[in-house]
Amino acid sequence: MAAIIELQGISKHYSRTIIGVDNVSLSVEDGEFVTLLGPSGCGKSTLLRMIGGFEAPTHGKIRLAGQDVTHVPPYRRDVNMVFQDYALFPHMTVGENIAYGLKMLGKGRDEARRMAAEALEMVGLADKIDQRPMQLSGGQRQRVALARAIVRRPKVLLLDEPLSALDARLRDQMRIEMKHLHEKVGITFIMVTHDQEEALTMSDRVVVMEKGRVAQDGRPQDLYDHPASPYVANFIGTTNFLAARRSGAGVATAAGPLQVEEAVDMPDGAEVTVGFRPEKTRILAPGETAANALPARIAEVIYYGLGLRITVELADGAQVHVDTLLPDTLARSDVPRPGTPVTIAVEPHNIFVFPGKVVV
Ligand SMILES: Nc1ncnc2c1ncn2[C@@H]1O[C@H](COP(=O)(O)OP(=O)(O)OP(=O)(O)O)[C@@H](O)[C@H]1O
Repeated sequence: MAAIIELQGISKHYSRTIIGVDNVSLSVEDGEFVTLLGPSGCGKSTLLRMIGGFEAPTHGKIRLAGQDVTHVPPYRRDVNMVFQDYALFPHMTVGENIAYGLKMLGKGRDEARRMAAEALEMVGLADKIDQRPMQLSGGQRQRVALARAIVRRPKVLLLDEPLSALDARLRDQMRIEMKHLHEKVGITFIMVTHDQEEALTMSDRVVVMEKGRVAQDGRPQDLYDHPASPYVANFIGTTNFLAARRSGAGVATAAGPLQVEEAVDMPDGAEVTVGFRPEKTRILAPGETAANALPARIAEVIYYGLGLRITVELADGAQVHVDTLLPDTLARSDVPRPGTPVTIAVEPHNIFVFPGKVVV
């Protein structure tokens, strides 16, 4: 596949001290769904706006389908953007909203209406063509905004937090719909979000950003299973961290030694931080033995419907979360009580090892 977008060393310096985006290089394949993910202020929106041409980079080059568009204005780029608030015209019908840009392109009235109808069909709103935005629900307005954005079949669609205005249930539904829409239209999607679940469920590839830079770039499962840094491990999913030292083939924590599978390229005694997921951590049944068993004590049990989040305290006082699905056979009396001594265990292949001591 060919790269549709190539960013080469893109930076945006707002002032000498405010750096929005810091030397980002990124290539997006034609037809890919890529998400820029990170906390507020990490530079994801600035990067998206530069791809769209709404902001000019201070350094670097942007290529679109092989052409240098770094200094080309938005309306002359084959790119369209969906904004958070949809920006629909209230006095126009849904069909007119979608056809608006087409008339500016010199399309005749009938052709514009036909194209608008086709785009509405794509988002499942064919019957709403003559209604006004006010008569639609939030989710339907979102779909109209999407239809308007794809009607011209741009090469790339940019989506800035497209689901943030919707309530939780609708957001879940729209995630799937947008993924299907992407598959149907075959346009490259680049989305910005701070919601890791949204990023993981919708995208082919996720670019995790940290302070204007790319922290890691990969397929959702690779990021989840092999986070490159504690920052990524903590931003994508949750991670328990323990301070440790490299020791033989494994590591030594204050609560006991752990075997690891990941190659640890550090000298014996070097400071490291180990990370492991709450859902990959188990509380052993009485009498059960396992690799990497550490004695602990139940500190807190939180019920969240689907399962339990159990916080345990290790011998040195470090806290570790254990997520467990609630088997329907579990009697109330089996739910562990705070203070109960237990043994937790994590399999060696589920332990990440990061160099140095990490404060998260
Ligand atoms: N027009 C501007 N002038 C000055 N600084 C700006 C401007 N726009 C963004 N910044 C700064 O650049 C950095 C990146 O901002 P950006 O909006 O890209 O982050 P973001 O990750 O999209 O955050 P959010 O999710 O809150 O929008 C921030 O430190 C921000 O304060």
